[in-house]
Amino acid sequence: MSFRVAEFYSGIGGMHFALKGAGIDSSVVRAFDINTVANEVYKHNFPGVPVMQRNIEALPMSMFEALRADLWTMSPPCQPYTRQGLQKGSEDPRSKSFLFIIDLLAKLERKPAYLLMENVAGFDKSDTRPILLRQLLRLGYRFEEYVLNPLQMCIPNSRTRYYLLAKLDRPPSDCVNDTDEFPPNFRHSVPGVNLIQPAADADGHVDFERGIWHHDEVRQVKHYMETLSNEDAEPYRLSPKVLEKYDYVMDFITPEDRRTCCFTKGYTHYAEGTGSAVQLTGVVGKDAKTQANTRYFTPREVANLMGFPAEFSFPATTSTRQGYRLLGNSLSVSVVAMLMDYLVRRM
Ligand SMILES: C[S@@+](CC[C@H](N)C(=O)[O-])C[C@H]1O[C@@H](n2cnc3c(N)ncnc32)[C@H](O)[C@@H]1O
Repeated sequence: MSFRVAEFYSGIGGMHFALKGAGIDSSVVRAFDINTVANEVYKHNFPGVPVMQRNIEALPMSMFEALRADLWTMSPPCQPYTRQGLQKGSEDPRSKSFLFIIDLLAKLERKPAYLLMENVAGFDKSDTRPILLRQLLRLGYRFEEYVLNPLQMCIPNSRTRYYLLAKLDRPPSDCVNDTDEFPPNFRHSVPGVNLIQPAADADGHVDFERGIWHHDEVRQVKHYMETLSNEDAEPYRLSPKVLEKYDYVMDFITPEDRRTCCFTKGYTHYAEGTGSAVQLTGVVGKDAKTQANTRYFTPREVANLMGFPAEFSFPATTSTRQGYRLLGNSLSVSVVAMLMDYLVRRM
């Protein structure tokens, strides 16, 4: 059976690449995003897919009905839920379109059989989560929630994210109350998939960000890197000023290391917490870093670490800065492909 897929908040098509990666016989019938630059990248990679550049909450009901999609993929804006942010959740105007989608699901005559949603890990504590889960139960969806990190698949990149998988295969429930709470119930492993976990701390708590990893199971970063000539590497080198000023807040790794920090949309623009830089030769340490041997990862390398396939590319009109921003907003294609396979074939 060929799946009809609607890709909401499509960005540069991380969900679409994951579908392909999972080998699911499918066609994306429509992609939705308001960002013009992202849409250009999407169309460049998937010229056959109609991309709708509109605010999702302004679209008429008839349009959603006409999709007749079996699977809806969604990675709504994460700013309302990020731990570093104000965490205004459903009060944040940027959560409006997702609340709109949650609401309209009930009105659809032909509901999607499958849903896959991705967000920052902070979503698990947001007030949007119970609204979503109550609606799913009312409509007859069975769901599973995951908090996963690509390191668990031995990919040397940290990106802890919340994932919701839902399947329409149970009777709708009319005994769900607006006040029903959902205690945390997240899984860190997927049935039938061999995922590694960081060692638990003394209290038995597993922490992906600070946890202890069995390092030799994770691949080395060098397998994800390009070989650049001196000239090609030049635009990516850290300036002496940045090296001097931000040395203590930046994360430096070597190609032999087995982790990189999560790449965010501010990578190369803000020093702290936006992603790792790589020191190519020599000893790691403050004085060992020189402009000649320290550089940022290229957008291609960031894409590799996030699981984008070799055929992914940016159009010539996308600047390097825009490329980093778009990748930082995107997702781990490797993790989502694994989840799609599970959702569609086994859940
Ligand atoms: C977290 S990113 C998703 C990125 C995507 N998964 C990818 O692989 O690139 C959220 C996306 O939602 C889009 N967006 C935010 N609010 C929207 C709205 N109301 N209507 C349509 N798109 C919206 C943003 O432009 C952004 O590209």
